Amino acid sequence: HLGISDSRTGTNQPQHSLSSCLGSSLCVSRFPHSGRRGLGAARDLGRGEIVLRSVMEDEKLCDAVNRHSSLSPAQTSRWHPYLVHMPQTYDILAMFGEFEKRALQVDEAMWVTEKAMLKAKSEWKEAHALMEDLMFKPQFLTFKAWVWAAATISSQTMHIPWDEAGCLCLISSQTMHIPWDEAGCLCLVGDLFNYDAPGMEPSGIEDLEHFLSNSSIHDTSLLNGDNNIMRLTDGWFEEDVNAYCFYSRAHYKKGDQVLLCYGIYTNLELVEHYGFLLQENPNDKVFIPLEPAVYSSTSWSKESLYVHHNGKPSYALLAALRLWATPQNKRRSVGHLVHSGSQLSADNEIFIMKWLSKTCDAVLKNLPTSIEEDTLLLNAMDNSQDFSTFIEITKLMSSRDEIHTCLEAHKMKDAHSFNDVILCRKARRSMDKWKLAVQWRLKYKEVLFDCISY
Ligand SMILES: C[S@@+](CC[C@H](N)C(=O)[O-])C[C@H]1O[C@@H](n2cnc3c(N)ncnc32)[C@H](O)[C@@H]1O
Repeated sequence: HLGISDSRTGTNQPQHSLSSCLGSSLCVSRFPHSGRRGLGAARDLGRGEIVLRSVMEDEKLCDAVNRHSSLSPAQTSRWHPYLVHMPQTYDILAMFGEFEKRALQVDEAMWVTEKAMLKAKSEWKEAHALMEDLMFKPQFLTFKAWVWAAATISSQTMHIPWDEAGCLCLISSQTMHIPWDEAGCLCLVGDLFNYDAPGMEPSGIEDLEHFLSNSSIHDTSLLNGDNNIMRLTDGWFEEDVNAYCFYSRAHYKKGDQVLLCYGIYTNLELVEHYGFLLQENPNDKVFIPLEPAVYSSTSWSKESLYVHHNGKPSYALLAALRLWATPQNKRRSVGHLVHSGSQLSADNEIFIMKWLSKTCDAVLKNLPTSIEEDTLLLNAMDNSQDFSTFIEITKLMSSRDEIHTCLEAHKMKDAHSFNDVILCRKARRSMDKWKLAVQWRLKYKEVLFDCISY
């Protein structure tokens, strides 16, 4: 059982079955539209109920394994059965090729991808000598193996908020006795929870805007006005029971997928760290190009000047624009109004709304494809059984240049090559990342479109 239990009782050992640590509150199931493999409710669950406990040490297992030292690590490793069930591939940004990077179309997103790719390369090079010293087998020394391991850490490990200091600390995956480290902790069964964004009230989001624009994306706990901890995640390490505990974030009916909030992420950050995005992400943000004078006229941070997922300009963006549209000699006298979120005058408001609308429109017109074209392309991707059907469906579409580039980039000149099994798998993997890039850019465009409507 490796010390894992979804039982309601407080003990560390599962009560309900000798062969499984699940079945009392949770069960492994498939949810095709949100993460495929995930955890479902094995019974009706109430909000705030503990649903899983993962004890950090299992002395009994260690003692038992040590008594059979002649067995090989693959036979006895407590991790072996777990590791063989790890995802074999990930679609995180660092794994994007040049083609998928360009498919994102937006400079900011391409730049984030480039940075992720370069970071992975340089970290791999830095760790190479150590991996050789550890006598890794050649297949584990490759860049591909490194990126797989890095993606596993990025998307599967649990991060631990450190209550008292209000800052974040992380637990080591290697030993429970040394202080927290930033790799996070692989947590059996707990890492089967798929993600749900924190369901905060819109006003709550605005209150948090300023705080979050100045904090790291992994900050998952913060102090509210009464110095009580407000948690943005549903799982954390509890020292008194030496276990990572997961709590139900909502009321779930038997059979529903039980989701976990890993923190606050924009869609680009979700793709960067986890390789997926949400169709409805209340924390998504779109940054639009602003005149240098907008930044210099306010004290708001650059990161706080964005458009929300629903097309609404952020509190800080509205305030900054209102101030920027005010003659310089009048700015001082309206500062308090601007900071309290008030409109300054009808003229000022009309001016900034027109400016916003014009700017969003210009960004949309400058992108290589439109909302309609991206929608058609995604539909074709969803409705094609294989790549040759996809090429057939898209023959008359305006996206055919992009499709041609995709074929060239992956050295797959003609559709017949897709009959080859290996190429087929390669094409499918590339298609998954391409689809993610198109989904991301479409969401980005829809936010700008909604901003114009707003
Ligand atoms: C901690 S694992 C969750 C379990 C995972 N589904 C599995 O089978 O191993 C995180 C990964 O699950 C997928 N995932 C999680 N939440 C998702 C969601 N809401 N929609 C789509 N994929 C999701 C992503 O691939 C992510 O990297």
